[in-house]
Amino acid sequence: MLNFQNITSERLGSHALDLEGALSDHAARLEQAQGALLDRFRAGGDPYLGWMDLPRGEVLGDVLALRDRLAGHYDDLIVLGIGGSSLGGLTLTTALQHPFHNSLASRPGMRVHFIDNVDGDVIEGLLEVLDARRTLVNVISKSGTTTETMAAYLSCKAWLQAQVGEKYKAQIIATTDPQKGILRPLAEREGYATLPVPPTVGGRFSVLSAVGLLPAALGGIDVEALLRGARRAMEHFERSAAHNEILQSALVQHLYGEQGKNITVFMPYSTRLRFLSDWYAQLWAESLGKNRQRDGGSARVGTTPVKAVGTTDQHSQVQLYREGPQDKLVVFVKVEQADRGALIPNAEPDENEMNYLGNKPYQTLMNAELHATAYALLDAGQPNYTISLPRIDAEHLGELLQFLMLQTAVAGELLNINAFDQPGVELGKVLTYALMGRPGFDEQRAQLEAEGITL
Ligand SMILES: O=P(O)(O)OC[C@H]1O[C@](O)(CO)[C@@H](O)[C@@H]1O
Repeated sequence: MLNFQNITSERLGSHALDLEGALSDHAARLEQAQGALLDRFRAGGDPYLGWMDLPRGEVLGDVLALRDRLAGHYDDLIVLGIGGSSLGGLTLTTALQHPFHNSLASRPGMRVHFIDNVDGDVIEGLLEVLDARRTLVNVISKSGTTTETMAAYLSCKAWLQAQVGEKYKAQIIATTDPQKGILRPLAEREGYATLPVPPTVGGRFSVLSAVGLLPAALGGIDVEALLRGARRAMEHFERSAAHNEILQSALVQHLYGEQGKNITVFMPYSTRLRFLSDWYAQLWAESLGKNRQRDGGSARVGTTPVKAVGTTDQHSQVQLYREGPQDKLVVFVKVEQADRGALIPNAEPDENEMNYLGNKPYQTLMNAELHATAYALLDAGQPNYTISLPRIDAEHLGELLQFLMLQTAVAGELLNINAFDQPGVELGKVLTYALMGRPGFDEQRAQLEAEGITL
């Protein structure tokens, strides 16, 4: 099980939250938030809570069947998607494949490449180095319309067509809404294999749907273990507040937000977990940055997520965290045990200054740095807490992802907002269509032109 530590100490107490006191003051509110989510989920038919059901693995059979049919025939998988349609898979493959998987001579799964931007140099550059006969493309878009993803799809399809002719149809898999959008009918017309994104699962909550599971499975990851871990988080979420670390950590986040800690720094101490920070930043920002309350009131809420990775960002951002504005809550992720248990070698006799490192596990140094930074920040009035995971494997990562999604959902309840929509991103999308000349957006185009905004 994951372990959540709200770091407190007698001496630093003024900057740390008294969790027990806070829990007794807010238990009713927390249990109401928990009850609201569980009741809506159990009643079924909620338009947003499909992600709570994903750990049951309804789509697992289809994902594994596709993997078994394709494995061995292809070396590379290109994933086309953006935001929630990319970051989950990227997090899983970066954390769970060999750290240099793509350079291995013999690999347990495909090399997975993520195209999540409209950077033509990167797209063309990737296609230049891959063998089209041995490459699959998984185009992922819940809405089935996202501009960035559609542009990359057009490039990959044209490339495959040019290189392998009609066989391209067997090399594209579309993951999208069962009905909505342009990708679904297009995929059916072309005869691509398809997988669903359930309409009740938002992009940033979709990592354990086919969106994340297929790239992970093709990359050789144990996706059943991922779901097993996520089910453990779901079981944990049923506990009372006094024994429920998801509720407790959501409360800590919420109370510090109320105290003006407007920035949430998310900082796993692990290179393998570096994209977890990106995934979390979208989850937190799109879910909680809102200006409409559930009861119809308006108030701008949400704390700004900052992506960081330890120890690297100790040497880049920690100066600001210690001496800059006291407006941050730092969330550390600690890994108890490294897979390889690598040791730092002993120093040579003339390297006395480094003797203190000799024969110690790298993970010991990593965690010493985490503890030292946590203490140094608290000492400077910057509160923080740590989520520990025993090791980075599929089961614990699945548990951590579901833990963070549940925590975010509870945070949304405490803020009295809808954590599952993202109306704030729409205008930018519409105006891009207008600038790019998409039919039906002439009015917006004229509006932009009147403001002097043209291409
Ligand atoms: O999966 P889609 O529909 O292509 O959307 C990609 C991303 O774009 C957003 O809608 C916001 O721009 C995200 O919520 C989503 O994860």
